[in-house]
Amino acid sequence: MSSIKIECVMGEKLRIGESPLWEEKEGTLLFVDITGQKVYRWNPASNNLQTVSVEAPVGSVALRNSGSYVVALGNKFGILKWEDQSVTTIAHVDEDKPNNRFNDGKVDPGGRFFAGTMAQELQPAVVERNQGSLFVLLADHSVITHFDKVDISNGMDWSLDHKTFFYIDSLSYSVDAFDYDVTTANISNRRCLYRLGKEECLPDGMCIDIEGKLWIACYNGGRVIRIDPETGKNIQTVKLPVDKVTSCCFGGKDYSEMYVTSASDGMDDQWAARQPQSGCIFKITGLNVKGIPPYTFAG
Ligand SMILES: O=C(O)[C@H](O)[C@@H](O)[C@H](O)[C@H](O)CO
Ligand SMILES: [Zn+2]
Repeated sequence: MSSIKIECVMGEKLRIGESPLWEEKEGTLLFVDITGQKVYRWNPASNNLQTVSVEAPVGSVALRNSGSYVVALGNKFGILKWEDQSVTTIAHVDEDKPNNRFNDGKVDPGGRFFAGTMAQELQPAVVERNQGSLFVLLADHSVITHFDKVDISNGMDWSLDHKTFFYIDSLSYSVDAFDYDVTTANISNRRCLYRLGKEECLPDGMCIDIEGKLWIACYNGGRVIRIDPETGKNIQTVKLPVDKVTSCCFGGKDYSEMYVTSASDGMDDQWAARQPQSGCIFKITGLNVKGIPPYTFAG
């Protein structure tokens, strides 16, 4: 018998919840509302919710050092200092593409911040194609461009041995893998690991678990799925009470709980009435697998 439990845990309804991340030291879940232009810090134990409003759509946030974070904001990389609610720009990208913005991002095992861009959506998942790129912010604040011609740059993570980089360009409906060199951040040998089925819809955010399996949030697919990168097979599906599932991470005690973000943008009144929890953060317990702590930006 399955003991999986899914609860909507955070009262606030987000427009596009994304980039969930467990900050162990604080016992808090960090996340963003992309179009709501806010970064959140929520403590599940006390239910204390803190927010910082930012001046542009914020695609992702990652750990830096105590009280400060790296953010992918508009078309800039910035350092967010929570205490004074300030963001200092450290690098620009896509300056020739004023309609672009950052989307998902994550720190690699070498302490670099990876984040990709996309054209601003006309409506959810409708974008001018091929406008995005995948960038890497190094500790010295210089930026590498890994590749361009991305539609919607989304989830990423690294294998437990750091030798593989997993990546999602949502409109390809595919979860891809690259060989990864953690000493140089080089990627090579791109291949498709898993192609989403019709009901799974669009792959969005992703995270790896302690067994090296990938969890993919299925946007408009109302579920997270667990993929075995060795076999390229779906080994588990967990359905949620909302369609617009955007990302997932492990957190809580020993990283034994999964937190899932969702979106409410782009739903008509009927759809929204049918799924009133759209935009909530969900906690899934009873998965019987743990995650790993997020890496910290070295710069
Ligand atoms: O959260 C994101 O990654 C995008 O910014 C969203 O708008 C959607 O998830 C996307 O349209 C589905 O791929
Ligand atoms: Zn996303």
